[in-house]
Amino acid sequence: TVIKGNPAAIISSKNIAVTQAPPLFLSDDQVLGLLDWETLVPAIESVIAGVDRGQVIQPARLVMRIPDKDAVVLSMPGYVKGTNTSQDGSPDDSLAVKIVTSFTRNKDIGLPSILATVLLYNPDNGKLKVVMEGTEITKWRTAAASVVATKHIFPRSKESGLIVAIMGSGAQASIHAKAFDANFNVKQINIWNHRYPGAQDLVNKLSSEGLKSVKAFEHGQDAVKEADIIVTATYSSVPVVKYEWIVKRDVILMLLEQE
Ligand SMILES: NC(=O)C1=CN([C@@H]2O[C@H](COP(=O)(O)OP(=O)(O)OC[C@H]3O[C@@H](n4cnc5c(N)ncnc54)[C@H](O)[C@@H]3O)[C@@H](O)[C@H]2O)C=CC1
Ligand SMILES: O=C([O-])C1=[NH+]CCC1
Repeated sequence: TVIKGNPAAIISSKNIAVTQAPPLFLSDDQVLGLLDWETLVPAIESVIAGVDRGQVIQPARLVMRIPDKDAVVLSMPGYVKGTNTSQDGSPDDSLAVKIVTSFTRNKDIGLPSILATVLLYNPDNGKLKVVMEGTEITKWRTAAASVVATKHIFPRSKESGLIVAIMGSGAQASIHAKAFDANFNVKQINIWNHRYPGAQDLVNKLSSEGLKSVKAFEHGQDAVKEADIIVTATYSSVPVVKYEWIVKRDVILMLLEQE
């Protein structure tokens, strides 16, 4: 019943009957059902602190390029030594490999550019426990890391009335808007995209999902002018923000990488 009924219990279970069972498969929708900012942000915060404490093994990711397809495949193994003790008394370690594919032409066929799969193993014996689609968790994790960075290194993060500028209108632009709206006291979210209709579409989508004061900008300079927090989330190979556009002198700038 545990296997059928409660994915979260399987993910954390050390119970031998559960871990000897065939791996569980979780779709993106099922993973999405397990995600919320209240759980994810402290989890990411704790793993980042774990890196500092030497509790994380995270080798450089393997990058495989497929130039003919403008594609990249990233392989990312990771091990986190747990700080808590699980119900059966053993430390709550995690062992996983994430594989990300980045196919930038996917937008032409209505698929996300970044797709991911997460393989979760029993950390004591290497037995595969869970295969999960990792596209949603990758999106959320990336935005959660931006939230944690902002919380810890941006002195004004607790202020009210923050203005967030987001450059780009794809998957990361969208999830960053939601993450900052949910985790900070945000007055306005400015969206710029190199194709203006993209910015307008994202504003419409976010507004229909209940975000207030989201505005599309045709010119990047206008979007960042008053911003306290700036996120770049594009595939541009040239900078989309110029230093001289930034008016406030204490802003935080998050650059999502271009592989
Ligand atoms: N989706 C994810 O989970 C993650 C994405 N990233 C990185 O975030 C960045 C954005 O990724 P997604 O939002 O997933 O992609 P996406 O395909 O959903 O959105 C890409 C955005 O970049 C814009 N863009 C494309 N070419 C451009 C150009 N030449 N100049 C200016 N803008 C351009 C598009 O209009 C779109 O707004 C990428 O660098 C990606 O590697 C990083 C970590 C996780
Ligand atoms: O860290 C990550 O998961 C990714 N980095 C670039 C695309 C996905």
